Amino acid sequence: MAHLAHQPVGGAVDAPPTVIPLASPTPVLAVDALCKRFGPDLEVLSAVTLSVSRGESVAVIGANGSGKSTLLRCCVRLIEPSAGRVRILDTDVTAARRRVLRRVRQRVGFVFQRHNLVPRLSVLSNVIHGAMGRTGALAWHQGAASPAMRGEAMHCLERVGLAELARRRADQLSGGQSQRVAIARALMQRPEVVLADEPVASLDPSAGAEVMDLFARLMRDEAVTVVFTTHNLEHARQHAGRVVALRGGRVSFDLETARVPFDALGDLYAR
Ligand SMILES: Nc1ncnc2c1ncn2[C@@H]1O[C@H](COP(=O)(O)OP(=O)(O)OP(=O)(O)O)[C@@H](O)[C@H]1O
Repeated sequence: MAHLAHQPVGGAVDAPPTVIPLASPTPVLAVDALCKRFGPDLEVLSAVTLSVSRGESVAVIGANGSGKSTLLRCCVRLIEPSAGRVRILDTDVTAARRRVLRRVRQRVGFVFQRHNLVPRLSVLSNVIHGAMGRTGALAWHQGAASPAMRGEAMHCLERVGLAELARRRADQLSGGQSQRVAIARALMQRPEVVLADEPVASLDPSAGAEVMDLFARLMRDEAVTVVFTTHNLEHARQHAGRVVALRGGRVSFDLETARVPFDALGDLYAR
């Protein structure tokens, strides 16, 4: 947390300065007592509270079914929360009407583990799609996009090392290539926040590590706030400043990464 050195009033000249903590900055993402029930009997999220500051990278971990994906989806109401509040940037997402919700979603990038791309379109069109929120649907198709837009999309592809595949159809890519294109598309959106749901889960360990490195580096370069879910504790250790663990839909812990007992997380994954 930032601190403000404050000169004592009327104190001894040599007295150490009093340190007054500055109020913490407004969070980019604030989740407050979020609950999600599917039907009367299945409570998937129970009073989840979480706050993410600008530029933070937060990993959400937890066993299968602990509610990680539901949490990310509830944050932007891809799934409607049952109770609680979510605030993203300056918007109360839970109270937002459709138009306001659409506007805030334009500032939030998503990277999912699969089915990220429109299969029959070219790689370049898929990346251009990332800008749709800013430019409107017309610019989506490669043919209708302005030269500036195409140039920006090519630049995003260069950044993920795939410029040479710009014209290839998205359904002709490997899993690793698809995830790189998904990252390029997220960059094209120029998001302030990225929610990534197991962004490399479908990749083999080596490709997964490589794509995760790339993802984390590019997000850092752009100072994007990132929340990602993962089963790979090494990815959490390497790429998150903070780790939030879910167990049975509740926050089990929320710790700076350096304080997470990675070697003793058996309970978190116990059935
Ligand atoms: N649309 C739905 N209807 C009913 N139950 C659902 C729905 N979506 C998710 N669930 C249930 O909610 C629980 C949490 O699912 P969720 O996908 O959020 O978990 P997760 O932690 O992301 O799991 P994983 O690590 O396997 O991806 C699971 O029991 C799941 O079956």
